[in-house]
Amino acid sequence: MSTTVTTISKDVRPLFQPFKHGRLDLKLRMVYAPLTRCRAPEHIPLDIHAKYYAQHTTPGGLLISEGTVISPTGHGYPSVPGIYTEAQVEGWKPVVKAVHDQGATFFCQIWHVGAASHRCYQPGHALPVSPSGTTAEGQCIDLDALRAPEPQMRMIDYEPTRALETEEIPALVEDYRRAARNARAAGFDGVEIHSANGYLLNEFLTENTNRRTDAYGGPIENRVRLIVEVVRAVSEEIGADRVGIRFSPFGTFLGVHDSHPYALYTYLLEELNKLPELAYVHLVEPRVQGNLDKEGPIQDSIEPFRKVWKGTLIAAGGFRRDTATHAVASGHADLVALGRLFLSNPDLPKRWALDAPLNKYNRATFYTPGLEGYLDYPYLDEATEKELLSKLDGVRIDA
Ligand SMILES: Cc1cc2nc3c(=O)[nH]c(=O)nc-3n(C[C@H](O)[C@H](O)[C@H](O)COP(=O)(O)O)c2cc1C
Repeated sequence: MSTTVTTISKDVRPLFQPFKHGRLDLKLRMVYAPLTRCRAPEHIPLDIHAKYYAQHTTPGGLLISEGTVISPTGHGYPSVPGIYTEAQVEGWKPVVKAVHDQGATFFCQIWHVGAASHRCYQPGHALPVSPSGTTAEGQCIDLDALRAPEPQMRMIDYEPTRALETEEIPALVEDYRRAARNARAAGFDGVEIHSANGYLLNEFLTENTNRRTDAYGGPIENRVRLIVEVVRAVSEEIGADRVGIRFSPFGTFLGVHDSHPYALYTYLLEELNKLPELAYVHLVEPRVQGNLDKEGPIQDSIEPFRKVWKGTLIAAGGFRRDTATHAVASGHADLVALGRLFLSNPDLPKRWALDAPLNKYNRATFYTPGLEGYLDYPYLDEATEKELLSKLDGVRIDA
């Protein structure tokens, strides 16, 4: 069984055009999106992680790892891997090797959850940290209950957090730098700084979660300061062409909100344009903000940012076979990241190439321990593949 794509239907040709810019040298435009799967009970990747990422690798593709925590205070979900200890670096090595052995590029998404945490996840049961001590919207899993002698799965409200002191910021930047250094030591080709979806760096950007009165809060120029400092530090450490960053300009997940997203992200991207060129900027489309299942009218667009940002752009969120193809063909984005459909179809590029039917994803097993919904989504069966190939008015491409 292989995920190599050799023949493609003409209607998805743009998705299989090579992409070469900076260090990225890809054979297809479909990216494996960062997807938290909560299968690392000790925060260290296991054999199953190597199998999982290997399954989802298409030769010549780009994969972004699940959110990988940069420091002990960065946790807010059970069983999420980290990249701040030697054991974690060792744990990632065979996972990265499994992807590289198939000729793909692998970036590690580096993550601090900020206010999306609870004392039960924190060292010494201290309060979680955030820019202004705000409380994230929603609930998290009660880790103490889950780890009790008689484990229970229980949800608890997020709680007020502790505002980071100005003096603590340099150490936070160093945590990102160390995570990047560790990611390279584990073999990753680069890192994606997670500055999206309501977590710590996103909280610094948005006005309702950043009410600081120091140099890191207030006007836009101050709210972007930390992000630029992190980008600089990480770029210095591993090279800017190995650094990507993810934003969700219209995101409301966890209760973040900004009333001037166009002004905020235009300014931020212009600042990033001034630095040594990054590997990419990754933007989440407005249609998937907040609740992933909620569909509604969308007035906003990431289109204006395409014109501002001078480098490689990845777009993510709600893409289907036709819309992903159109996004690349029209120049809306250079690359398209796919989440849920790729999660449940490890050979999604081949399936789209052949216009094959897809497996449905099972939301119930997105974040549960165990192999169900993790390693058991089937590849396209050979008989169907042969049948589709015989009917296909396609083009052969270099394998
Ligand atoms: C199970 C699951 C886990 C996710 N984990 C992450 C994550 O760790 N980091 C991140 O930036 N986004 C994460 N996301 C968001 C996805 O990367 C993606 O933006 C989202 O699923 C929308 O794309 P899609 O419509 O192709 O699924 C997650 C989404 C899902 C469904």
